[in-house]
This record gives sequence, structure tokens and C-alpha cells, in this order.
Amino acid sequence: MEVFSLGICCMAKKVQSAPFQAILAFAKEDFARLQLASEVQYELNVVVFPEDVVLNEPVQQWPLCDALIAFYSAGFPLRKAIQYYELRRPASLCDLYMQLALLDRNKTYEILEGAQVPLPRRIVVMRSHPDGHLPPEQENLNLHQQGDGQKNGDEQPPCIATSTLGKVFEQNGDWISFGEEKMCKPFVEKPVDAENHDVIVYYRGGGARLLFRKKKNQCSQLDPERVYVRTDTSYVYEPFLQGDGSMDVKVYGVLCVDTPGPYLYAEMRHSPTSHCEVHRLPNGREKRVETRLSVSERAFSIRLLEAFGQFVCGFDLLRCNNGSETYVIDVNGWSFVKDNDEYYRQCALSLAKRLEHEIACRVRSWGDHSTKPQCAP
Ligand SMILES: O=P(O)(O)O[C@H]1[C@@H](OP(=O)(O)O)[C@H](OP(=O)(O)O)[C@@H](OP(=O)(O)OP(=O)(O)O)[C@H](OP(=O)(O)O)[C@H]1OP(=O)(O)O
Ligand SMILES: Nc1ncnc2c1ncn2[C@@H]1O[C@H](COP(=O)(O)OP(=O)(O)OP(=O)(O)O)[C@@H](O)[C@H]1O
Repeated sequence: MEVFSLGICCMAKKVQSAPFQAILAFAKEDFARLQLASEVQYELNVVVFPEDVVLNEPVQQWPLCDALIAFYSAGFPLRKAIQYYELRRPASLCDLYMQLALLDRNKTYEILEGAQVPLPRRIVVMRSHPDGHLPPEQENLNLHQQGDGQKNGDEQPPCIATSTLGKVFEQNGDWISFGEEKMCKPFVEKPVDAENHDVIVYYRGGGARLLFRKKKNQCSQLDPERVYVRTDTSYVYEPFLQGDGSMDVKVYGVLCVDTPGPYLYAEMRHSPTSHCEVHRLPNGREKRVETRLSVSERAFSIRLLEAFGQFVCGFDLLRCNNGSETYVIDVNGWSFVKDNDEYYRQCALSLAKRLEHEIACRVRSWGDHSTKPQCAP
């Protein structure tokens, strides 16, 4: 029997997670079942790239595979994974170049705009080159606030002007402006670096709420003294949109090769902008309620999934004005629904069908030969 190998290249914590293990087990069963109906049968070999190999060995030493699931999470060497892909050219289920874009909120928003996905208005204040260094023309700029600008209420002059990349940034406590663009409070400040989850909501009249990655049961903290925005690095500013019921909608998409197209599952949770404590169930999981996407939400979600080209992709929506408007506010990349067997089943079946599809593409590309050419050493 022919062997088709699926490489899994990610941080160990992710592949060892309960959802991923469940999905892989179901996918193997589904693949074997689908193969029964095929003329030439393949056995699926899942090759998990050991984390120490991924982190420490050159890509020439990484395992070979026919299809690849590689995705970024904290600590993952994404550029190295791209080198591996360019060296071996397996069928890639998760576009690695798009994952680079997902590390930058502004690039992510530009891709969403290109896909005609509804977004909040934004002002993007870029302060440094992508490598984190100030460009030469900025070296002598008078950046009033260094660090994260905490407790800056009374210490700041009433109007702060800094110049960044040729445009002037100003703030007076009620508004910010950058070049010709102006935004009044309340607004949300997000680091352009998408891996930085220290988001701040600034309220009209002063005071702010600091949002961060859940720390045990805490997801945000009020800071009544904070008036001025941070000027230490690059930020995206968006008007604060009041989500219906103060809820976020978290969407989990899975690309599918057959009709009816991508599988989408969505659930609502209390927004961290509305409270400091995570609402949890007795089993410790965050309390969430499944929600149906509207026809238009489904349509732009499909465009989003196709634009980013990830087999699995999570993203966040805000529904406003009694559901009459919905905006995408964040794209998380690879993310699974947790504790949901129906989702695991759907995701596994989509994976098995995608692998069958990749085999068919390969076989077609070999012309009339039904056996696979030998891999280059
Ligand atoms: O997307 P994923 O599945 O990779 O998970 C994300 C994040 O999902 P998101 O991106 O949709 O927000 C998870 O939040 P949820 O979806 O569970 O609310 C979070 O879990 P968490 O904070 O422990 O949540 P609780 O279990 O405390 O409720 C998890 O943190 P870790 O696993 O602890 O590192 C994150 O991973 P990473 O980005 O690698 O740090
Ligand atoms: N424009 C906005 N108006 C109102 N609330 C917003 C807006 N943008 C984001 N939020 C709220 O802030 C939270 C964090 O924002 P966002 O998801 O962009 O940050 P993040 O750090 O990338 O979060 P995640 O942990 O999901 O990766 C959202 O869950 C949402 O509740």
C-alpha cells in the first residue's frame, strides 16, 4: 500500500492539546474509510516534527512529508518553517506567508480590507521599522513617553506632539490625531504586534481599561488615572464599538474542499471590556454560548478564510446595533474550538477529505504514473 505522510510542525503544547489529539485520531479513521472507495489505496502516516528538532536542527534535518500542517504560536520559528517549505515543497495546508502577515495587525487589516470584510475605522501609528529599530530620520525625535506610559494623567502636558514617519502624532486627552486623521474617545488602542495582547480602551473624560491575556480569572483591569495613550511603539486605534450584550463572537473556521464550503462554528463570550473577571463554568472552561452566523456574516467569514488560506482559523467579531452591523476585530490564525465533539468530527472529516484531495492533485501531476516518484534525498 502507498503511504501518504502528513507532517505536523508546531509547538509541542499545541499538537499535544486535547482538541488536536482528538481531531487527528478521528481524521485517521475518516481517511481510512474514505480510502476504501479509492482505486489506489493510501495509508496515512502522521509525522509529528519533534519540537527540539524544529527549534534546534537546520531545516535540512527536519522530517520529510507529502503534506504539511505548520503553524505559528509563541516560540515557533516561522521563518525557519518557511525555509523548510521552500526546500521541500510539500502540499501546505496553512499558508505560511499569510501567517507572517497575521503577526502584524495592520497587515491583517489590509488583507481583510482586500477581501471586503467589514472592519472598524482605524488610525495606524507606525513608530518603528519591522525589525523594531527606529529609522534614522526618527532617531532624534522627542518621544514624550517611553515605556508603557502608565500613570501619565497629570505628568503630561495638555497637548503632546510627536512626529512619526513624516506625520505628526498629537493627543490632548480627549482625542488623538495622526497627520490629517483624528479620533475622539472612546477608542481602543492595540499594539501593531499581534502577539502583544496588552490592549487598552480609553474612555471619554479620562480613565481606561487594560485588557490582557487571561491571568487565571482576570481578563482586564480598570485604570481610572490613565488619560494619555502610549507612544513607545506602533499602535492601531479604533473607535470603541459597543457590542450587543457586551459580547464578543468567536468564530472558528475550517476550510473544506467539497460543498458546502468552509465549516464555521461561532460562540459568544462576555467581552473583557465589560468586566474584569472571566465568567467560568464549574469545569473551569470560559462560559460560552453557541451562536448562528447570519447570511452576511457567513459570506464575509468565508472570504476571510479564503484570504488567509489557513486550514483552521479563528477570528473575533463584534455585533453592534442589534445585529445590524458586524465587524471583524481580530484574526487569531490556528485555533480550535475546545471540548466540542461535533466540531472535532467536522474538522477531522475536512482534514481527511483535504488529504484525499492532495493525493489526487499529486497523482494528476505525475501524469499517467500511479505510483509516486522517489523523494529526493
Ligand atoms: O487559539 P489557541 O487555541 O491556540 O488558544 C489561544 C487562546 O485562544 P484565542 O486565540 O481564541 O483567544 C486561548 O483562549 P481560549 O480560546 O481558550 O479562550 C488561550 O487559552 P487560555 O488563555 O489558557 O484560556 P483558558 O483556558 O484560561 O480559558 C490560549 O492560551 P494558552 O493555551 O494558555 O497558551 C491561547 O494560546 P496561545 O495564543 O498559544 O497562548
Ligand atoms: N473596536 C473595538 N471596539 C470595542 N471593543 C473592542 C474593539 N476591538 C477589540 N475590542 C475588545 O477587545 C478585546 C481584545 O481585542 P483583540 O481581540 O483585538 O485583542 P487580542 O489581544 O488580539 O485578543 P485575543 O486574545 O483574542 O488574541 C476583544 O475581545 C473585544 O472584546
